Amino acid sequence: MKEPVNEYRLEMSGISKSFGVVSVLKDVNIKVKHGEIHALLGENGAGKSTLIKILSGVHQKDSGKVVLDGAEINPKNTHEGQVLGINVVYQELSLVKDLSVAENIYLHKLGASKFWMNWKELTKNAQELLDSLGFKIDATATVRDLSIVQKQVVEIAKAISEDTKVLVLDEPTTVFDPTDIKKLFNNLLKLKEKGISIIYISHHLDEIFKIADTITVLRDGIDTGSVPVSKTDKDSVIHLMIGRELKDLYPVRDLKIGEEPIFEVKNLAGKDCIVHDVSFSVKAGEVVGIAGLGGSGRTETAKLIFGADKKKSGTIFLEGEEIKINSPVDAAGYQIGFVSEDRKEEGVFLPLSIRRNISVTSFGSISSKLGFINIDSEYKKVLGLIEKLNIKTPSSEVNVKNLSGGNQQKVALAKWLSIDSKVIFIDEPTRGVDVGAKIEIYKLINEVAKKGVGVVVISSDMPEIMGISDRILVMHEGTFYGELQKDQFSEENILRYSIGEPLK
Ligand SMILES: Nc1ncnc2c1ncn2[C@@H]1O[C@H](COP(=O)(O)OP(=O)(O)OP(=O)(O)O)[C@@H](O)[C@H]1O
Repeated sequence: MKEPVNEYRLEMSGISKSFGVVSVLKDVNIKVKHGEIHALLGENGAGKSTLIKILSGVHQKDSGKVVLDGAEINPKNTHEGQVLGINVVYQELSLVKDLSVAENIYLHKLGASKFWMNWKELTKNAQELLDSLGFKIDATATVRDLSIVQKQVVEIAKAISEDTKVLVLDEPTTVFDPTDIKKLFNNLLKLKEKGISIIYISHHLDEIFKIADTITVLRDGIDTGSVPVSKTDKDSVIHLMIGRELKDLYPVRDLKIGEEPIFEVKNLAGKDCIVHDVSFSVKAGEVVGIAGLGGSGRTETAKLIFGADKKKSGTIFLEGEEIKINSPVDAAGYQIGFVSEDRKEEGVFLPLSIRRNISVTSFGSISSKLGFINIDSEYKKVLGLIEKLNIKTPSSEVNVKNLSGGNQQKVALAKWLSIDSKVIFIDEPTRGVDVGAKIEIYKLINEVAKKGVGVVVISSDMPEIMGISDRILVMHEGTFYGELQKDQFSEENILRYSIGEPLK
């Protein structure tokens, strides 16, 4: 790395921003050195994404100054930001599904001149870039056909270019399993060596303490200062983020689990996916975890059961009776719920208010016998959930699209956890959610199980799946490779089964 002229690559000082009457950032200061990995932390809605959107040109600041390599910058849009060397990988994926991987990687860098480009050459470059990142992705594949992990890698590849000065990663690992995270971290270390400054937003403190050099915590739009990772610890950071100590992350599982399975699947196989020979059962009040590496078939299994994807074979039993599920509507009719991992696309109605989103799934419990919505019950229920999950919003009437990413996740979960289900599948329950809200979500899952619901949780977060499950089924190459009882829970055992190895 060449000796830089300025000590800091990036200096943002006195940044303030309001949306209408809501003041989101108040005099925020952050300085990022050359080749530094700088973690930006804070609760859902603290203002992290807004700060990044000001840096990259999506939003305009109300006041303050942004200095890049000694010169003041004021990008008016993301293109101007990119030209200046600021590239952001956002939580929500922004790929064009019907274009190829290579086109997605290079299109935004080329503007409108797509048809004049040497695509053969660019596809070759894209393949080299993807190969150098260590993930197996075909540059000629159509983005629509990629897994969510592969899409995330394409987003990252898109953001890395020769001219990147500041790379911002907003929750980059939420869809990654431990092996993918390792690969990502190796890539970040290489970028760091090249002098690229990285701003890393994450709710996974373990990751921060592994990879970051410096931490800045935002709390309600105010920065609490920056501190080197070597001079702090997780408890202090959590305290800075949420203003209190956290004692028990996971609730005590002292519930009565039913004797007989409430839900059973036999010999399930997918028509168009790798899932085969999947058999398992869930008892009333039981929380069953499904672990496995990305691409092992966890989400596909849930989608097959829920009728969202086509089955090749398989029999499903609910309370001992065989049932036929050919579509999500059939599943809902049997009171089988599914909280998708892709909550932006499948979990919430972005243009509708928080109240409408939550009440749309619980009409039964808030409407009168004649079918009219009881406004009082509706408000009570919705406001109760907003408070319980600490959904940061000025009112229940705010459109979900105006909430921060993590708060949108909370709405999606609140929506499903508030309905009466017999069985519920929850895919990645706390993706993008802050540590304080995680506890509330685990409590909600526990309460749902307490009512006698069979809960199936799919999670890549190993401490989480061990913390909330009664037993864990581990998938490998489309089928369950092994089952772990509570006394066998360990990251090593999950990983061993995930890669198709027996336990030691
Ligand atoms: N376009 C907008 N209009 C109105 N309010 C907005 C808009 N964008 C963001 N906000 C509000 O600004 C606040 C900060 O949101 P931001 O997305 O920056 O939070 P965050 O720290 O990134 O949260 P998360 O961890 O959930 O991603 C939130 O309360 C959000 O509702």
